[in-house]
Amino acid sequence: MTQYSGTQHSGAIMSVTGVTRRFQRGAETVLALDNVSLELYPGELAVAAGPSGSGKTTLLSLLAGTEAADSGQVTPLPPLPTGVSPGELGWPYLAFVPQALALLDEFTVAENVSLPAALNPAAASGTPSTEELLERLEIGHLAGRYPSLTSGGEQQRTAVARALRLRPPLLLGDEPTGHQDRARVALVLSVLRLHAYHGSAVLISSHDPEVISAADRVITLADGRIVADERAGTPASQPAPASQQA
Ligand SMILES: Nc1ncnc2c1ncn2[C@@H]1O[C@H](COP(=O)(O)OP(=O)(O)OP(=O)(O)O)[C@@H](O)[C@H]1O
Repeated sequence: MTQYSGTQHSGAIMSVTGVTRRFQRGAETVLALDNVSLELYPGELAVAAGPSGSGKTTLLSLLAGTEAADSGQVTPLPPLPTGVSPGELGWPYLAFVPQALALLDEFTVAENVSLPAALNPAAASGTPSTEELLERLEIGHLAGRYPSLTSGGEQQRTAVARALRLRPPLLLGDEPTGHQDRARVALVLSVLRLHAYHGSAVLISSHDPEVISAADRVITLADGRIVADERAGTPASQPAPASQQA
């Protein structure tokens, strides 16, 4: 990998500038993110790595707009709508797989995956069908089941399928392979890689060496700071080997 000076490149889809996020724990102030800057690019499968507590979830939550920064900016750039905050973008533009998954238990697996399309019918044309995504993620047989009656790994793949439903230009995932067995880690990675290959920016967090080694770019955090931002030699625009594609 080579050192990646991401902030120098044009064509970014999301820009993070000098972002700091503190949490108060009693008398103690925890600096979860400390003056972090980076840019995300279409066509790139990036992984946020780093030890537990290094700030990965906080970074993803700020990018997804589910948390606000104390200072600094998170700025959507074209083809995302501009002049809005990340939290206003919605499924057609930004899909997030949070660690808690946020599946709706009163809806079936298929209904959960269809939700972004049901809420944004105009954005659904030309996007993969719910059935196709369920098959690709090997949960087609669970379409009519409620998420609470499926395994943790199956629920996680449901949340990944939901995130892909409108083929968003930006997909974020907080350890989206964390509940998968080895074969399904490779499956989820191949699906995310294909999504990046089609031109989207993908950023996921992971501790898993297999996930980290499959990334186009590895952003390593420690104590709320980016300590390395490296790109693999292989351009993100090259497709994954056919054997890895779903
Ligand atoms: N709501 C909160 N209140 C207090 N401290 C928090 C809160 N959320 C995160 N932190 C602290 O901020 C720091 C960064 O946490 P974060 O969850 O972003 O790390 P992480 O790298 O995602 O960890 P993990 O790999 O264990 O999920 C940690 O010290 C954590 O304890």
